[in-house]
Amino acid sequence: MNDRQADMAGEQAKAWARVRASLRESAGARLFDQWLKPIELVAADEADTVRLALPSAFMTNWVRSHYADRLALEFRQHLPHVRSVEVETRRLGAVAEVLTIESPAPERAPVQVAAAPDAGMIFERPVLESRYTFDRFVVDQSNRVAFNAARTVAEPGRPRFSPLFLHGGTGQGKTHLMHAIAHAFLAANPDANVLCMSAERFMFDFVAAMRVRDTFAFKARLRSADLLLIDDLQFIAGKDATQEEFFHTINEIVGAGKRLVIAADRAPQHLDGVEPRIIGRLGAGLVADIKAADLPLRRAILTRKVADLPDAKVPADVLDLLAARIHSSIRELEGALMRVVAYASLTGETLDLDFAVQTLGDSLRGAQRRVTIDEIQKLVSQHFDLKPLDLISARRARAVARPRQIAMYLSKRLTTRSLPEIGRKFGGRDHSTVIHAVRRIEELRDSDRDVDAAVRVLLRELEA
Ligand SMILES: Nc1ncnc2c1ncn2[C@@H]1O[C@H](COP(=O)(O)OP(=O)(O)OP(=O)(O)O)[C@@H](O)[C@H]1O
Repeated sequence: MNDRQADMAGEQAKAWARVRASLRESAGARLFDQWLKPIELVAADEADTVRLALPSAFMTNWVRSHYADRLALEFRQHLPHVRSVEVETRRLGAVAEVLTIESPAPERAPVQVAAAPDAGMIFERPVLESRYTFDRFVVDQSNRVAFNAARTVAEPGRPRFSPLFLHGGTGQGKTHLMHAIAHAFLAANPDANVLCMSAERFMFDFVAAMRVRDTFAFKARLRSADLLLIDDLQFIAGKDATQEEFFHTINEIVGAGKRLVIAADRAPQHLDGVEPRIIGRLGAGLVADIKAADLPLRRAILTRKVADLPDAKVPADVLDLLAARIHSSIRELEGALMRVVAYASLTGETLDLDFAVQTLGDSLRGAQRRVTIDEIQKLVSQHFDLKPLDLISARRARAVARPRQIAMYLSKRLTTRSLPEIGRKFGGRDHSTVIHAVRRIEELRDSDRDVDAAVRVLLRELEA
């Protein structure tokens, strides 16, 4: 260990001692002893990354889903330069699995992201989710075409079709399939240039490049992609210059025989506000939809997800119940499974039907209204007399920045979206921007009556 690494390790060890003390206080002795005490700090190679290790994959999963945000927030209070916290599973003294909290830089960056053209611009470090692979995707007739098409795109040789357009409702596996394509393509072509971005990110990078009158780097970056994946295309609607650029980009990528994959929440012909020539181009490749998962598929997905939790025992009738009652999205279904498993382990109670009904309460009755980030953005912009696009823009004026922070805070509080997902929905911002927003609004709710009042009103409306 050289001097710099020794300083860094000392700094992180000091911060970790404080973070542990604070967690012990806020989580209570029982929770702390069971889940947090076994966490060990591992020597990190980078000053902006903290690495923590746990003794089992199950504990890692639990800490990840319940304490990810908290750990990152806590560390940043002591070490503001920390950008990511990684949690690893340790087996037999070796790091057997690395689970990631807060989008850390991947080992070899699989996704190429050039620096934003303007240093003040949005910063994003997209990462491929390691769990989103083809072998973890459960297939049936409702998603088979999309699945097979995705596999075909990743195959070597000249693509059989391009673009591939995937569409389906929220939480039905579009992003999972896109990341699976990228994983498979990179496994076969380790030096390939894979670029994965949301349509909002495309829009803002392009607008930023135009602002400084230098779109050359932006264009070169996109056109150099061997595989270009663009998520949430519905958000490109509107912007003329951006659509023009988007049209040229897709033409050139497809014309050069490269792979293009696009996902949206609706079919190309229903993308309101998108130019007809783009819609025509998108429809010229393969369009595959992912239908809402039916009961047998929901049940099969649960079986698959349980297999990924090696220490968890979930009786079949509990899985039947979850599959029958939770149909809003696979994301919700997965969240409910994680919740019952974690609570049973925490309380030491037997995970049976009664326990599941008691634990999940409202979500099983379907009584809880699901709020989406789009609804939050709409309501917050109305409340502050802004346009919804202001919230995803790069504008930093207080009149826009504060409502944006409030909207991020509400998104974290009221939806099950992760920090990187929320960041993406706000113009492709980094997860750390979301953490900062959440922390800032929490502070302001204590010190600024106006902010607190606005948040209360918005919460009341959204939870109504
Ligand atoms: N067929 C499937 N097999 C296994 N897991 C699935 C399947 N479909 C969805 N999932 C899981 O559901 C969760 C949500 O999926 P994903 O994020 O890909 O949805 P999405 O369609 O991109 O949603 P959104 O449009 O809201 O972003 C993920 O954890 C994913 O692994």
